[in-house]
Amino acid sequence: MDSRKEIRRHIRQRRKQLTVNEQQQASQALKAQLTSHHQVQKATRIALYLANDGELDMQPFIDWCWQQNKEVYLPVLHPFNQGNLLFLRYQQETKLITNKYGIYEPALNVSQVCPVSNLDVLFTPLVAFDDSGARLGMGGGFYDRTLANWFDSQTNTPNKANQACQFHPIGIAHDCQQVEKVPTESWDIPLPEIITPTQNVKYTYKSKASS
Ligand SMILES: Nc1nc2c(c(=O)[nH]1)N(C=O)[C@@H](CNc1ccc(C(=O)N[C@@H](CCC(=O)O)C(=O)O)cc1)CN2
Ligand SMILES: Nc1ncnc2c1ncn2[C@@H]1O[C@H](COP(=O)(O)OP(=O)(O)OP(=O)(O)O)[C@@H](O)[C@H]1O
Repeated sequence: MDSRKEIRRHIRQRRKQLTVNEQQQASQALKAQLTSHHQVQKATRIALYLANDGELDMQPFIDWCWQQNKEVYLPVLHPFNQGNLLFLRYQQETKLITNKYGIYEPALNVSQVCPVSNLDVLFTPLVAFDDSGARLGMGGGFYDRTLANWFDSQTNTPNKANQACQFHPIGIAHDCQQVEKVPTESWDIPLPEIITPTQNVKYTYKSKASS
C-alpha cells in the first residue's frame, strides 16, 4: 500500500507542475483525439470530469459535446452511499457547487441523475496508469466501485445489480502519468482503453491484473 501512496504523491506532484501552456496544448490534443473516436462519435450520454489537481482539462471536449447536442454527465459524491458516485447532467446553465475535496460538481437534483448503466462512454480520471491498463486513482475507490459491475458483465460474472452495463470506460491522463507498473489490489478494475494527448491504447484482459 505504501508504494501506491508514494506513486500517488509523486505523479500528482508531476502533473501539477505542468505549465499553463502545456496543459492547454494537452487538452486541445485530447479534444482532437476524442472527437474523432468512433465510440465517442456515436455516443449520446457521456460521463467525464472537471479537471482538478493538474488533471487533463476536458473543457474543450465538453464544449464540442454541447455543440453536438450530446448529453454530458459529471460525477457527484453520493450523499448517503459513501464511496459511491452519482452521475448528473451537466449543461451550460447547471449550477455547480464544490464537494468536500474542492472539486466542482452539479448541485444534487434527482431529476438530473443518469444510471451508470445508461451511459454510453464513461471517461475515468486517474492518477497513474501502466501499459497493462491498470489504474490508480485518488484513493477513494469511487471509480473502482463504479466499474465493478461493468467488469463483471465483461467477464460474464453475475453482478449484484444484474445491470446490462453497455457503456465503454476510457481512462484519461497526461503522458507523464504513465508509470512502469501500478501495484494493484484485488478490487482494482483495469481499463479497456486509455487516451493521453499522444496515445490511444486498448487493452485486452481475461482477469483482473495481479500485483
Ligand atoms: N476531477 C475529478 N473528479 C472526481 C474524481 C477525480 O479523480 N477527479 N474522483 C475520483 O475518484 C472522485 C473524487 N475522489 C477524490 C478522492 C480523494 C481526493 C483527495 O484529494 N484526497 C485528499 C485527502 C482526503 C481528504 O481531504 O479527506 C488527498 O489525497 O490529499 C480527491 C478526490 C469524484 N470526482
Ligand atoms: N468495489 C468495491 N467495493 C468496496 N470497496 C471498494 C471497492 N473498490 C475499492 N474499494 C475500497 O476503496 C478504497 C480505496 O481504493 P483505491 O485506493 O484502489 O482507490 P483508487 O482506485 O485510487 O480511487 P478511485 O477509484 O476513486 O479513483 C479501498 O479501501 C478499497 O477497499
